[in-house]
Amino acid sequence: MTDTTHALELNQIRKSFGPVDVIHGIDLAIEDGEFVVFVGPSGCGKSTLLRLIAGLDDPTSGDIVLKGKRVNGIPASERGLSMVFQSYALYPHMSVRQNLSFGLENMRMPREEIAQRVDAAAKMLQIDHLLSRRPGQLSGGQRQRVAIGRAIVREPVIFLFDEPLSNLDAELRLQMRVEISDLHAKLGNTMIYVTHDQIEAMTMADRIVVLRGGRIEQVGRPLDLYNNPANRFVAGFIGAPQMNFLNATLNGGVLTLDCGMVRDVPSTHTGKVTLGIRPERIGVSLDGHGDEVITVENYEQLGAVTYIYGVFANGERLTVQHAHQIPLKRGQKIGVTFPTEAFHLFGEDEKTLEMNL
Ligand SMILES: Nc1ncnc2c1ncn2[C@@H]1O[C@H](COP(=O)(O)OP(=O)(O)OP(=O)(O)O)[C@@H](O)[C@H]1O
Repeated sequence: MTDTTHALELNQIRKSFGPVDVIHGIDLAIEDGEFVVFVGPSGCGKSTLLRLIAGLDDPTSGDIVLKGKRVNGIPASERGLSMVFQSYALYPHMSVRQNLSFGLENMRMPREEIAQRVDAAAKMLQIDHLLSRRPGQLSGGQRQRVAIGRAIVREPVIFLFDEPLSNLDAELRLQMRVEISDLHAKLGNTMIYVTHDQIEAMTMADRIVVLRGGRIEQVGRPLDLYNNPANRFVAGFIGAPQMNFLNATLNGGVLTLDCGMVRDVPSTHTGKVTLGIRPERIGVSLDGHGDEVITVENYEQLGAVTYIYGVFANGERLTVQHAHQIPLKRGQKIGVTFPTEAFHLFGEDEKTLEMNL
């Protein structure tokens, strides 16, 4: 029986375009009021999945269930969802007010209610002073606010966002990220947000769905994915700079890295493995002491943090994130320390190997 407490359920969703299978059987339940982010590399099927939920496209098989009701075949306009696109999709010849009102007028809503909803949304998004302008007279961030306003006035049960911030510059993206999070806190609606930007995923999501090649790799809260990635793909995708991956062999609880370091680890696994360690977990010693030595190839001093790009004697590379300003020179040899409790181990199948740390 269907559990009606879910805002949305995807049951064994598959999608093919002609002979090409794009979505390979996705199961997912989203709860009322959740902010869920679909993240993954280009072409992994994020937008396709969102379009299936919106009703802009039909799944090849599987069920889409909204609030306990199967909605396959029900047109987008009758699903009670609002979608915000990367391209804004505003009408250039209409004023902001008309852009916000248009959809509601088509629903034959009374004028007073339309004006009320438009004014409330404009105020919430701080575009109330722009209502008589046309989209061409707005900045990118203001246009995106109008696009979001158009979604708000419909009072949807679920908001769908398809990479809404990718056309904005870095500073504005950060500001809008915070605004969308605030909006979610204020409205409390279920929101599904597609992005390829793992920072947006980490900062906005209650739960992140990591997709690759039309399959779900892992679903979880941002820090759970960060701290306990299920496999090497998720470990590499979540976190910037990326987790370091080093080749190693594990035998009888002894981990021997190709770069030379040997360490006891609490694992009974045997065979070739990959050691994962996040850049910020690696210690640095300028006098060359530590578990191993790297040669500094490059570095970036950002003030609050220093990134060091080094190479081991065997040619494997290492990125270190250091929380202090330190004097560095290219070609310099520095010591690096790897705390065992920061280790992630991945087997040849790329799955995380459990350790009793
Ligand atoms: N109408 C279509 N016909 C054929 N193939 C399609 C169609 N729409 C999408 N695809 C293919 O499906 C795959 C998933 O596309 P989708 O747009 O969902 O990816 P995405 O994860 O959103 O990528 P991006 O981050 O680049 O937008 C891609 O390989 C794409 O080429």
